[in-house]
Amino acid sequence: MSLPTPEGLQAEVLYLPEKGHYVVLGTAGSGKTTLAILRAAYLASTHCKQGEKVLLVTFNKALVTYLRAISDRELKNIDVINYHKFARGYMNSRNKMGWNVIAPAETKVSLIKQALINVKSKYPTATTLEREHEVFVEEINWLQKMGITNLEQYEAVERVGRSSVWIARANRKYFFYVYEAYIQLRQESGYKYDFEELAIHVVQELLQDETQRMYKHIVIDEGQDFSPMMLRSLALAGSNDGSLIYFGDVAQQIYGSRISWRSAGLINPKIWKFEQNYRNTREIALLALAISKMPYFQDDTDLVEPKFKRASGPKPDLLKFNSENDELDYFIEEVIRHNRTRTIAILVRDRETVNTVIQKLRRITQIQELKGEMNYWQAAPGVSVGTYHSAKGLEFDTVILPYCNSSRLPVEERILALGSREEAMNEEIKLLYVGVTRAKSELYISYTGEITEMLPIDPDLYYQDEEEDK
Ligand SMILES: Nc1ncnc2c1ncn2[C@@H]1O[C@H](COP(=O)(O)OP(=O)(O)OP(=O)(O)O)[C@@H](O)[C@H]1O
Repeated sequence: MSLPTPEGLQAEVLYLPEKGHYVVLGTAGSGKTTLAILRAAYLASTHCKQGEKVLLVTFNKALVTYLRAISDRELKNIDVINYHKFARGYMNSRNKMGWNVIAPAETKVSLIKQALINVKSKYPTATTLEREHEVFVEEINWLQKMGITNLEQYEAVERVGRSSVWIARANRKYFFYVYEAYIQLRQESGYKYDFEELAIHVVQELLQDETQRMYKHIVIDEGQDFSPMMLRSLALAGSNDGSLIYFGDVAQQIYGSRISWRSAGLINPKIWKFEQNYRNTREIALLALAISKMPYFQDDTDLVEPKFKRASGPKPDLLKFNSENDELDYFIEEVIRHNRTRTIAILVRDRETVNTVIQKLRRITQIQELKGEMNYWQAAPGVSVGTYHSAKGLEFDTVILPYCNSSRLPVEERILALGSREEAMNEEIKLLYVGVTRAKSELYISYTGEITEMLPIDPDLYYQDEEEDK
C-alpha cells in the first residue's frame, strides 16, 4: 500500500523542526495516522544519527498491526509499538519488571472489592463506602491515570468533567483509603503494578534515570486515549535534543477528562489543527458531526469542525428489526453479497457480542477479528469483526453497527461505574462516534426495540424506509 502525499497543513506538520513538542488536533479521517507514519519516517531518515531511534506509539494493538501493514516500507528503523509494550520494555531495561508482575484487570477488580470490605469494617458509619464497588474501581483508575499518589494531592485537585459532581470532596478520603488498601492487597498478592498504575512507575523511574535515552524522537498516534501519566512518561522517555509530536482527536477521546498539556509533560507545544476529512463521504461525516453536537457530547472548545473532502455517497442506512437474530441474519446476507469486493467491519460494544457475531459468521466466511493479538493485517476485501474500541484508527469501505438499542447502549457496566446513565452516555457517545467515522462510504446502523438516545433522530441524516422495517 502507498500513503497519500501530504498537502497543505499536513506538509507543514511533516517538516516541523526536529526539536521541541508539537500537538496536532484533528477531526476523524484528517490524516493524523498518515502523518504520524510519514513524520516518523522523515525523522528516522533525516534526523537520526547512527544508533538513534524513533518511537511511534499508539494505544491499541490492532492499530500497530494495521500501521505495519500499510507502511512497512516507511517504518524501517522505527519502533512501532503500543504503550504497554513500551512501558514493559522500559521497566525491563531497568530491571523493574519480572514475570507476572502486572495484575490482570479482573484481579484488580476483585482486590478492590476486598479492599472496600476491609475499609468498611474500619469505618462502619461512612455511607459513601456503601456505594457500588464499580464506582471505586473507576475512581482508582482515575487517580492512577492522573498520577495522584497521596491524599493531600487528591483533596486539593479540581476534578474536571461532570464526574466531579458525584463524589463530595469530604468523601474523597474514603476513596483514598480504599486505594491504599488495594495497593497493599495487590502487593501481598505478588503484583507490583496494574495496567493503569504502570505509567506512574515509568515516570518515577525516568525521573531518576540519567542514562542516554533510547529514543531521539517520539511520535504518538491516537494520543487522546493516553492518560496524562502515560503522556508524561513518553515526554520523559525522549531525548532532550529530540522532538515529540502528539496526534489526537478530542472528539474521539474515550476516557478521562480534558487535561492540560503541561500536566501531560508537554512543554509549550505549538498546536496545529487538521480540519479536512479525507475518509468519510459527506453523508457519513454529517452524521458524525450531528453526533458530536448531541447534548451528551461534553462541551469541548477544541472540537475541530470538519470540512469534507470526499464526494457524496449514500446516506447512512438506519434499520429497525424485530429481533436480534433477524438483525444479524440480515447483515450476514449483506456480507455474503459484498465481502469479495469491499472491506466490511461489523463493530459492536463488547467482546461478548463480538464472539456471538463471529460464531454465526464463521460458518459462512473467513473473518478477521480485531483484537490485541493480531499478527497479520488482512487488507484485501473481506469482513472484520471487533469492538468500537479495537477499531480505533482503522477504516473500512462499509461499516455495520448493529445492536444500537437503548437497552445495550450505554452498557450497564459503565452506568454502574459512573453512577448514572447520563454520565455513561457522555462517555459512550464517543465510542459511537468512533464507530461511525470508521466508514469510508457505506454505513449501516440498526436496532431492535428503542434506538439508543445517543444517536441523533433527525430523519434527514439517514436513509430510512419505514415500510422496510425488518
Ligand atoms: N492528503 C491526503 N490526500 C488523500 N488522502 C488522504 C490524505 N491524507 C489522508 N488521506 C486518507 O484519509 C484517510 C484517513 O486518514 P488517517 O487514517 O490518517 O486519518 P486519522 O486522522 O488518523 O483518522 P482517525 O483519527 O479517525 O482514525 C486515509 O484513507 C488516508 O489515506
